[in-house]
Amino acid sequence: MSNLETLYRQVLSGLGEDPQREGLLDTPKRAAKAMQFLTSGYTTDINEVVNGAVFTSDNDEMVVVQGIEFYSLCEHHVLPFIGRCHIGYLPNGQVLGLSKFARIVDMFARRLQIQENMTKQIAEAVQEVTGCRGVGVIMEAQHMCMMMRGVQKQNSMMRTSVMLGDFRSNPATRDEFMRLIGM
Ligand SMILES: Nc1nc2c(ncn2[C@@H]2O[C@H](COP(=O)(O)OP(=O)(O)OP(=O)(O)O)[C@@H](O)[C@H]2O)c(=O)[nH]1
Ligand SMILES: [Zn+2]
Repeated sequence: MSNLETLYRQVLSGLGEDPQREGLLDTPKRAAKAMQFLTSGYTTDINEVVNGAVFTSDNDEMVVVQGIEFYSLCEHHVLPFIGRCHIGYLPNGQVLGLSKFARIVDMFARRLQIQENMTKQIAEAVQEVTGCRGVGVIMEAQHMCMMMRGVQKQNSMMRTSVMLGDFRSNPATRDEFMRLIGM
């Protein structure tokens, strides 16, 4: 039995449950496996994620990948927050394989996070692997810790943004990004 499995058995007991009852016998194992998947971003290597899929291109116009869904866990309550991520960047001689944007998002979402930090980490990763002239990341999410418990607000949405390089220094670039993602 893994350490995490043992701890989940203790959590079940702590909740007043009987870890020996039939329906819960395999629950510590399942929960440990699920949580290991949901935090697998800690052991994900950015070079493996990108897998060399950075291609030479003389297209230096803005590229936008919109609506990448993500599932993360808030670091305060270990409850899910779920939403979408929009990424734009200005290539500087190299473009990144399309699917790699989603892989980068997952790499940072599959950790204990706060939305602000995750947004910044994604922007910095795109900047680093592409050497681009600028990058913008916008994330919008609903936090279960605000819906299922606590203030129990069902309709609020948190939107965070990070703009680097030209996206930060040039309002026209930022405006073009916003227009392209329909904001
Ligand atoms: N800024 C930010 N806050 C978050 C995020 N996820 C959760 N939180 C907030 O973290 C805060 C933790 O506040 P505490 O007062 O320490 O915890 P709490 O008593 O459980 O707070 P309530 O949720 O207000 O009941 C709450 O306001 C949460 O809404 C996030 O991604 N970003
Ligand atoms: Zn929370």
